[in-house]
Amino acid sequence: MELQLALDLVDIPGAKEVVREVGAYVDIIEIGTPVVINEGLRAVKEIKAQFPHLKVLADLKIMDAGGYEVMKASEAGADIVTVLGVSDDATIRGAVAEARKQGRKIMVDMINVKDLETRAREIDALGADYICVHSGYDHQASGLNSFADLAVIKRVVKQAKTAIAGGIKLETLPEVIQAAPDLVIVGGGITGQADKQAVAAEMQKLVKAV
Ligand SMILES: O=C(CO)[C@H](O)[C@H](O)COP(=O)(O)O
Repeated sequence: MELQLALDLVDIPGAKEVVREVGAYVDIIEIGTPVVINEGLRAVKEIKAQFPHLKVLADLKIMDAGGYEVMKASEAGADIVTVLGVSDDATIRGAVAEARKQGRKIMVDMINVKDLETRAREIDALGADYICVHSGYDHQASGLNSFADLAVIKRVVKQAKTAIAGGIKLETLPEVIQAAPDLVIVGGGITGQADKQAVAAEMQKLVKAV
């Protein structure tokens, strides 16, 4: 099982500071959607240049022009790029084809997918590398999480790795781990803590113990 740190509410210098503090305890650094909106793909480029040993995920949440946008994220150094599960099959196909060409990976984010079981099967067949269940900030505000959704994709996905994101904290991590995703994504559960390093180290211990 791998651990991904999501950086959402920082600028580039702030992102570098957090990675310096907790980079040793995580496998993947996510440059979150708000960071890409504020800083552009330069954020991906600078983090990859400074921390080449870490995998970098660009959370572009692509909805159209999958091939082109994956190409741009790859040029910036992203190892993994996100595409939305609600997007057209052609978008996902284009993203997967471009990622294969560039030696990168595609994570499909299932946020707001209504028929999760059917769409997860379809996306698995389209060749996604990761399928991620996700309670976004707006869902979290209504008290929702994706724990039940993880069980659904674990049941139907045969090829892709499974991932979960959205409001995961140290206290809820054991429940997530029990459901056995391949990848756990944590943002505020690390970045919002006073001692980020201690929390990340504890999370790594739990994640690597299985
Ligand atoms: O993609 C995101 C929001 O759309 C976040 O990166 C993801 O939800 C993880 O952050 P947190 O653990 O703070 O919810």
